[in-house]
Amino acid sequence: MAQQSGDPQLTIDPRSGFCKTNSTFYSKRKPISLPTNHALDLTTFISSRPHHAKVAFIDATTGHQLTFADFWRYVESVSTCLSEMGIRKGHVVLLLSPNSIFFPLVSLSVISLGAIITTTNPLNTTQEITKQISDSKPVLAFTIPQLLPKLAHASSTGNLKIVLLPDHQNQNPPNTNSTDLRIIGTLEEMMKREPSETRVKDRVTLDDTATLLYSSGTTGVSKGVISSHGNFIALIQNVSRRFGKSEQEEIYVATVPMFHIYGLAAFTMGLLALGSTVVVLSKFDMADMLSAVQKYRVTYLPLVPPILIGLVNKADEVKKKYDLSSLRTVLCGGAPLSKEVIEGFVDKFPNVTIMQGYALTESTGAGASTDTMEESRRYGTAGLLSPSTEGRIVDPDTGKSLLVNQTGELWLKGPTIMKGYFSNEEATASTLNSEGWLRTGDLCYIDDDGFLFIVDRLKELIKYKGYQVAPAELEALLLGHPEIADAAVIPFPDKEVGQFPMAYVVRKSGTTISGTAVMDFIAKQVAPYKRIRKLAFISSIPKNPSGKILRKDLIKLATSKL
Ligand SMILES: CC(C)(COP(=O)(O)OP(=O)(O)OC[C@H]1O[C@@H](n2cnc3c(N)ncnc32)[C@H](O)[C@@H]1OP(=O)(O)O)[C@@H](O)C(=O)NCCC(=O)NCCSC(=O)/C=C/c1ccc(O)cc1
Repeated sequence: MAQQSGDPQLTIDPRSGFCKTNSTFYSKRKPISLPTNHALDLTTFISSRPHHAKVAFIDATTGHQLTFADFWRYVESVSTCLSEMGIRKGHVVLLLSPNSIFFPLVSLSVISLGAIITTTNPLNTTQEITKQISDSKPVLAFTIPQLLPKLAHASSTGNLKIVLLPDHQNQNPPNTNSTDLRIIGTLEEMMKREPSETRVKDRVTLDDTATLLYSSGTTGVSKGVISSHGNFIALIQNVSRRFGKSEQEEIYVATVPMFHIYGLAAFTMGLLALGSTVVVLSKFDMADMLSAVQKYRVTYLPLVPPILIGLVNKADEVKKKYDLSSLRTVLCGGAPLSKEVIEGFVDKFPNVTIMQGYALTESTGAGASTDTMEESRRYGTAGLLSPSTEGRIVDPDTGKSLLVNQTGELWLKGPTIMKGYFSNEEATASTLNSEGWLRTGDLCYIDDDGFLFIVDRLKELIKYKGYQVAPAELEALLLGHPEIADAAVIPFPDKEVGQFPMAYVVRKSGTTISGTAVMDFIAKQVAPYKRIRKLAFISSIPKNPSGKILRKDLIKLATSKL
């Protein structure tokens, strides 16, 4: 292994990557190179990557294709229009859309101007979207006609301007009173605009913000993660190394959402830089995904555990019905994968290599990965630290850095680590220290060979189908019910979905509200994936002397009968 600490005085154990002097684990992967020119934006970086590929995106439903040449011409046209609309460096633009071939186009056009993209899940309720809008303060939103009602409030009362995206899937938009909405154009019109070389171009540097993706981090409610142009360029270098090994051109299916870091980094940036073709599905549907693999001779499937579990469970039926012979690799990220599922997949699909990734929004999609079948067979591992990434294992009680094979909180440092949380100095200070170390909230160890193992979660987070659910958000909503005195929300384990939210509720004395009524009360206010799916009444919520909920005690109580 190369000496990667940058300090020749430091001796790194080549097997584990661990340096005793500073208790730091150094990545065993070859370091990535980063641009020396500070005045570089992410869009220019991606568009200047050399490759000879032709088709960048295919809409799996309509067959509509965008070549690389079309794509970059449209980016120029849309950027010209945005510039004429007054969009400048530092402005925030909201993108509320399911996956589409236009998602990368909007993202990279906005980012090229030094403006900032914020995304949100189309399943979010109007209330949740309005909250994100009041935090991130976008000056413009892109959305499909079907989702207009979710922006009606922000547009009519907050003057949010809207550009409509084409929605070839749904030809019947909902009946929204469009006079209340400030719709200022359509993407299709913008794509026809002649690009102008003389448009206003602010100087964009690697340190400027590119995206504000929302994550609950280690505690509390959703916060805007500030990722810079430099963070994403480092990630693309990482992706290029990892995915660019193949001699053959790869064809990917995009079914995981582009509004999260996983899909955004892969489908709107990394694979575009590599010259791969991405077949886009607007939402996940097993049959549509498998038909797309067969029809477009897809070679590579980036997935999350629930989809992989579905594939393993229905393997015999699936293999009979679809020709999946083109498929060579499956990547699984977003949540842990059990040994049982990996073994099941290897058994049912012996010709497909399975790779895993571990990352956070706060680390702009880097962290650890397995890059070969051999590495993936080290069951339970999340892989080796990403290139140019350093790790520390820290005792959460004493703050002391630990050694090889010792379990503590994983801290990460490197070129993909976020700049902080938007307008939230307190959350930033408790997550990022002054030396640039990010507290992941994951309890881990790194073994003698440098492989990372995630043992548990210190952070207050529920992962439902790879989506984050913040207990604090659901607890605040529960406490808003007039008949609830106190509440705590915990993750409840489930084989298919990973975990789902379970609530412990203390009724106010003299009240009789039912569990179903409480669950309905929450369901009306949140996206379906955040719904409370199990509930128990309790006389009091266990707390420590400073009032912090003792979640581990509640998890023990809830799972003791399993
Ligand atoms: C494809 C999934 C796994 C399943 O889809 P689904 O089953 O159709 O359900 P949905 O999640 O779309 O919808 C949730 C619920 O809403 C329901 N729903 C739907 N639309 C409606 C409706 N219009 N009305 C009412 N109900 C509805 C839907 O039926 C469903 O209900 P339920 O069956 O009760 O859960 C979907 O959940 C999904 O895409 N999850 C992935 C999330 C994800 O990308 N996470 C990554 C986060 S970032 C990260 O961790 C980084 C990872 C990473 C890893 C590796 C790397 O190298 C780098 C990075």
